[in-house]
Amino acid sequence: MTDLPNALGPLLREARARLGSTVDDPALDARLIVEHFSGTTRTQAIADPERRVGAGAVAEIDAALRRRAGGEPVHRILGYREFYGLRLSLSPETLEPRPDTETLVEAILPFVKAVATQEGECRILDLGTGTGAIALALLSVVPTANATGVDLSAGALATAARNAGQLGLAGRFTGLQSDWFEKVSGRYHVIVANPPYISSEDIGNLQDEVRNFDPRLALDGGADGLNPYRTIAAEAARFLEIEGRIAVEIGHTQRNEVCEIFTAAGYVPGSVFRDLGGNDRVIVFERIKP
Ligand SMILES: C[S@@+](CC[C@H](N)C(=O)[O-])C[C@H]1O[C@@H](n2cnc3c(N)ncnc32)[C@H](O)[C@@H]1O
Repeated sequence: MTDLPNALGPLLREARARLGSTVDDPALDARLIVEHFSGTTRTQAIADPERRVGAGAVAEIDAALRRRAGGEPVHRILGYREFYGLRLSLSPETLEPRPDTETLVEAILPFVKAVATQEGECRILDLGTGTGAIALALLSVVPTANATGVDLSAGALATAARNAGQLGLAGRFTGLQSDWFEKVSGRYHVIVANPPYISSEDIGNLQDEVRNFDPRLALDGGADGLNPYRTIAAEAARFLEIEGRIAVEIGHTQRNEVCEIFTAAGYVPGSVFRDLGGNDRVIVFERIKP
């Protein structure tokens, strides 16, 4: 039994009130939960607030609000998150893709488009693909691009494959279970990566919603958070076309260290891109010309 009303407008108000003191943005989370489980839209809530919501949906909304009030991130409850305009399914093995990572898509997109125009294709390697977010966003915009999404987690790859299928991109996306480059073959025009970059000791200081729900494999970058960059920088040359580019997401304080790692491995930083919060977030590298 639930004490939630079953008319859409009052239901939204009550849902918001229930989340009021426990989450950052109760209005948004209440709306996302109510719309998702009732199958209604914002417009319907405004135009027809007396619209009835079925008892089954109200019970699901009730359960979802309890989970949210208990600290579970709203998109984990919904089972999906929007990224670059795409709806991506989540699973326990995948990081929830973040808006900051759209910066990486924007940063490398002009190069992907240019290669696709010039070469008739653009081969992309997405290291640590998770939900497939970065690769699928690029494929959704550039129809002659194709991508291999690498992950150590079989569960993440299953989710990425599902997302590729749901988006009609399965024909151009291949999942590969591999420890970074271990099982990778061939050469790519573009290597993209949003690797785990939190230092092991900082994992405990993350917000509960991150620490308790994003998989540790997606967060932990080793003692100083930089181990994945060292591996990628050291091994990328065998898999990158001579004129290719590497684009990596970074933690907002890691710019200098990551530039040093790639410079020592034979790359030159092209541009550094900031996220919407003004933090350094993405660096694009090319090879030092002989
Ligand atoms: C920060 S998440 C990024 C996920 C996705 N690319 C995104 O931006 O939302 C890092 C990803 O790297 C994967 N990963 C961690 N260690 C790995 C390894 N040694 N080899 C391949 N993938 C790894 C994790 O499973 C996770 O999916």
